[in-house]
Amino acid sequence: MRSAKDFFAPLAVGAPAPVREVPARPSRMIHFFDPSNEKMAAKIPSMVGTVDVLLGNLEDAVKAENKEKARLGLVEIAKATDFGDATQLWTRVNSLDSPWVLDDLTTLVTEIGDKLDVIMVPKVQGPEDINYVDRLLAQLEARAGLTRPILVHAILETARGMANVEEICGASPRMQGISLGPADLAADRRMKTTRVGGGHPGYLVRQDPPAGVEDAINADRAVFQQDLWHYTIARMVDACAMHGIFPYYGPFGDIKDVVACEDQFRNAFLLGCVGAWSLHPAQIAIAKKVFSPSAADVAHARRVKAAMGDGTGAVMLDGKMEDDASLKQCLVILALADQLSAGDPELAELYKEEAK
Ligand SMILES: CC(C)(COP(=O)(O)OP(=O)(O)OC[C@H]1O[C@@H](n2cnc3c(N)ncnc32)[C@H](O)[C@@H]1OP(=O)(O)O)[C@@H](O)C(=O)NCCC(=O)NCCSC(=O)C[C@H](O)C(=O)O
Ligand SMILES: [Mg+2]
Repeated sequence: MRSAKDFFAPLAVGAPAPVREVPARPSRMIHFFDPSNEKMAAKIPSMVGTVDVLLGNLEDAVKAENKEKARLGLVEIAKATDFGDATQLWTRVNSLDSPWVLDDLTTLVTEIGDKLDVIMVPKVQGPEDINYVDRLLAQLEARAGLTRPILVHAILETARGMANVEEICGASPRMQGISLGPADLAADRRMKTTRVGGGHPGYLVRQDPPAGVEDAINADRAVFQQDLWHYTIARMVDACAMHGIFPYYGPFGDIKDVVACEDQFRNAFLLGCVGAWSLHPAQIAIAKKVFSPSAADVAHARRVKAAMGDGTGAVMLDGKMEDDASLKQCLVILALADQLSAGDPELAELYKEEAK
């Protein structure tokens, strides 16, 4: 562990100074694309401004024989594209034990380090993985003459990573956030699922047998499907909040089931996540809708704020008690609404309408 006095010192001579606060830029959807897929890559320039984050994926879902093509494809796209202020460029590099990651990091920082906002590192096991990437990035940034540090995002997808999540979040001032990687995490934990995120019909609770009914055990009883990811997301959110970084739900693999995708995203939003991955264009609008506070919530938050005056004491509003703590929740909603509407005139208009 680094001493507190050294925490914000650059890790290589000539590297940019680490950030002291992670910039809170909109990142409701981290949109994945495979830069080696020509059809997909051709669509990327037209997606600038329509998504918060475009992520050139080099890891899983890119065929082994296409790893180099994907890396070079991302360099080409980044060089040719102006991402503006509304869209960030991220990448997911290959895992740290893979034969590709060293070339991924070296090539990307050297060639397009000035365009890259965040590097997502998969299968992070502990703070030592972040420390390795941290030092290497500092060396590469210094050599490339970069003036702004590239941030790091870890994917939580091993049991050991889960056990170390608090230390991972606090391992470096570069840490921007953490995503849940439910598919790899399920495999590593030996969960008995075969899906990429989402729920499972077998993970449920059943209503008690009705009293006074013959064969009560086999009587019709309501079943309620439970959320497989509740513990993991809640723990990830706490670890991120404690360290001032951002939590994200990861992928929802059932592209056609837009309803369950929206439910999964909303659960994550309500628990504190700021965004999720979109794997297909169909998931972009879902993430945008879910991770932007509703107009009704914004209007309610404004009413509570107004009713609470100096912010102390308790008041009744619509039959409900509001106090300092409910006001603080409302301020979270309002801060997010302000941040998102600053770059989105449609959202600004929506929030304005409801305020009337
Ligand atoms: C899931 C897909 C393989 C589906 O692709 P496809 O069969 O081509 O879908 P469609 O025919 O419906 O596509 C319609 C058009 O849209 C384009 N398209 C599709 N996906 C994207 C995209 N992500 N970005 C931009 N454009 C996209 C198609 O090319 C079609 O174009 P056209 O024919 O001209 O109309 C595919 O969506 C896909 O590969 N998505 C990304 C998958 C991915 O990145 N997976 C990795 C992340 S999840 C993960 O790694 C697990 C995690 O780590 C964990 O452990 O949990
Ligand atoms: Mg994974």
